Amino acid sequence: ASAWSQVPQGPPDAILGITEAFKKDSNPKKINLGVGAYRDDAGKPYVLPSVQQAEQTVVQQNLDKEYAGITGVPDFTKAAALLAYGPDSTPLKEGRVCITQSISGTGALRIGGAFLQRFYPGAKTIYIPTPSWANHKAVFLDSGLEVKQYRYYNKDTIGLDFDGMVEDIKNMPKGSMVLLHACAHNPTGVDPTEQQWKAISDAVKEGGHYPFFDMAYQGFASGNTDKDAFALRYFLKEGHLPCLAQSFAKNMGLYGERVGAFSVVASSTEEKARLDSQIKILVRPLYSNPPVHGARIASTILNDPKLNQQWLGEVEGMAGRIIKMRALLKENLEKMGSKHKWDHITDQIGMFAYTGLNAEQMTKLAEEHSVYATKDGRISVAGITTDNVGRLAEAIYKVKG
Ligand SMILES: Cc1ncc(COP(=O)(O)O)c(CN[C@@H](CCC(=O)O)C(=O)O)c1O
Repeated sequence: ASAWSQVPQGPPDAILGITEAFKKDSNPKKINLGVGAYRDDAGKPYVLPSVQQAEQTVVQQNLDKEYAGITGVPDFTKAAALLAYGPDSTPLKEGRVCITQSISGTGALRIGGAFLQRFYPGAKTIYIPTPSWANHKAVFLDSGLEVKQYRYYNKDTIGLDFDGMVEDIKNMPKGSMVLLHACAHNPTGVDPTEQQWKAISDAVKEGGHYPFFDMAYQGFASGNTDKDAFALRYFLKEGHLPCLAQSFAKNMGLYGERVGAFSVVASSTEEKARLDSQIKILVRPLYSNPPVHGARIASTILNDPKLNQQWLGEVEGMAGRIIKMRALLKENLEKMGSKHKWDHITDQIGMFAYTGLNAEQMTKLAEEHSVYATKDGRISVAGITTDNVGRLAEAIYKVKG
C-alpha cells in the first residue's frame, strides 16, 4: 500500500473554494462575490496604471536576479514601514522598527505567528475577533499558537459589539496576545470608531496585552492611507510596541506578486538588532528569501513622489467605486420593496459587506441565482458592477425578502 493511503480528503477552502464553484457555473450572468479581490465596473481584475508604469521602470533598469537577502528588498521594506507608521512616527525616527519583507499578508502573519510562538514571554495564546478572516485561525494554529476568540460583531445590530469586545479584552489573562484588524474588518466591514479605538487601546494596556495588527487594506478602506492607519499609529502614540502584518495585494493590486511585510516595534535600537537577528534565523529555513519583482514594483511606487501620488489617487478611486456600489445595492434592494433595513451595507467599510444572510440563503443565491459568495453571508463588494447590481438585488430579495 502507498504511504499516503490514510491521508483523508480535505474540504475546499472556505474562500478560494467559492471561485472554483463560480468557474464551474456555465450561467453567463453568474456573479462572483467570493474572493476579496478588486474588480473594475466591467467586472475585470484591475492592474493599477501606477503599477504598470512602475513595472516598466523596473524592467528597463535591467536589474540582476540575485538574492535580495533574507529580509527582502531594503528600499521596499523601508518604504513599507514609512507608509504604515507615518513620517512622524517616533519608533521609526529612532530606528526601532524591525521589518522583513514577507510572502504578502499571509506570510507576514505566519512569520509573526512563528516569532510569537518562539519568543513571546507570556502564554502562547492569541485572541482573534469573532468572526475574523477565515485563514487567521489556521495560520496561528500552524504557527504552534493556541487560538481563542473575543466578541467583535453584533448580529442584532449588524454592527460592532463594542462593549463585548472591551469586556472580553479586559477579561483575558494578563499579557495575552490580541490580533486586531487595523481597518476594513474582514468579513464584517465593521470598524471601531476613532473614539472606540482609544478605549480598546486602554483595555489592551490595562491588561498588559500584546497587540498584533493585521493591516491588509491600508488605503482601501477610506481611500486615505493615513486615515486607515489611525488605529496602529494611535497605539504607537499610546506606547504599545505592536507587531504588524502588511499586505500590498489589495491596495496595489499585487495579489499574485505576493508583496507584504512583517514588522515589530522594539523598545530600543539594541533590542531591534536582536529581533532582526532572530527574524532572519526564523525566515531562512522557511523560504530563505522572498521574491524580488513585486517588491521592486511596490518600492518604485512608494519611493517616487509622482508615482506615489498617482497610486494614492488610484487607491482612492478603488475605494470610491466600492462605496458607490454599496449605495447602489442598498438603493436597488429598497427599490425591490424589501422590508428589511439595509443601512449596514453602506455603513460598513472596505472590501466586504456582511449582508446578514445565513448559510442556507447563501447556498440558494449560488444554486438558484448563480451568485457566489462565502457561506457566512460576506460579499466582496468589488464584484458588484452597475451592470449586475440589479440582478444581485433581485436575487437577494428572492432569498431573503
Ligand atoms: C484580513 C486579511 N489579512 C490577510 C489577508 C492575506 O492576504 P494576502 O493575499 O496574503 O496578502 C487577507 C486576504 N483575504 C482576502 C483574499 C483571499 C484570501 O486570501 O482569503 C479574502 O478574505 O477574500 C485578509 O483579508
